[in-house]
Amino acid sequence: MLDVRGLRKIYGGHGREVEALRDLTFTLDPGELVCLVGPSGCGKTTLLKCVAGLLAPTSGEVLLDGSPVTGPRPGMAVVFQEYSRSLFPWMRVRDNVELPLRQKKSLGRQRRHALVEDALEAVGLTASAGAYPWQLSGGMQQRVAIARALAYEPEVLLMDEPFAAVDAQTRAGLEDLVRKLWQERGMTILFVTHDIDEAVYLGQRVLTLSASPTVVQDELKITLPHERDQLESRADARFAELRTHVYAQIRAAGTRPAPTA
Ligand SMILES: Nc1ncnc2c1ncn2[C@@H]1O[C@H](COP(=O)(O)OP(=O)(O)OP(=O)(O)O)[C@@H](O)[C@H]1O
Repeated sequence: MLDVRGLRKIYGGHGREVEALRDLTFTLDPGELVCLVGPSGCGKTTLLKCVAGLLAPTSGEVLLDGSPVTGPRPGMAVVFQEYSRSLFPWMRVRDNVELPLRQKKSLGRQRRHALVEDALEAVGLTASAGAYPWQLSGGMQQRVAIARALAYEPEVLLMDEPFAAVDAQTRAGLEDLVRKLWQERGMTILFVTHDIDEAVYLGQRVLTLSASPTVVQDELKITLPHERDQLESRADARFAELRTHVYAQIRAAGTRPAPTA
């Protein structure tokens, strides 16, 4: 479904070069939920922007269903970390969710409205459709951003540390919401986080990135039962083993020799 091959990104300009991504190769099968975890500044956002077609890589390529991604694609939607900057404050919730659907010229007004209602219901925000984003809590605003991505009916959903700015309890609820929507809708999800526990709890697989300049340091299959529960799964002895493994990988990655490029 998603094929990332030899992705490299060097930022240039102003007499300063930063090699954010060195050489990233991985694939996602259709319907997989894969988490990508890595230390702060290792290039997670850069990677997601390249995958989404929002940023051109220096070399390497991203393939969606076998064809190269060279710009934003209708099959993909992104949920960013900063919900307060991704929603338009002057638009009501339902209009925020509907906005990207207006790009899909083939959709009639009625179908657009049905998709919006359906997405808001899926995230439990039907009652807030007429509110403005600034009238909602942070967790609710992030649910609006998720609803907007869902309404777009993506095959691939890219999520960039979407819950980093909400409290722990809200975060747990949103994590369960992502798993529920993933199971119901069969989307392929690439979920980026710097939180090891979140990656292990959510994913079927966890890819660990090294410190910058970044390579894929490790790939781990999450062997927890398919049905996850915030209390039970996290108390499972396997959960502790898996998180320890990822933590050790991140620590090992951080001590790699400095790059020469
Ligand atoms: N537009 C840019 N121009 C120059 N350098 C950039 C640019 N964007 C990011 N970088 C650099 O690329 C590297 C990776 O940044 P990126 O934001 O992708 O990391 P991240 O893993 O998402 O970070 P965090 O976890 O802190 O959000 C950093 O060294 C950063 O300074």
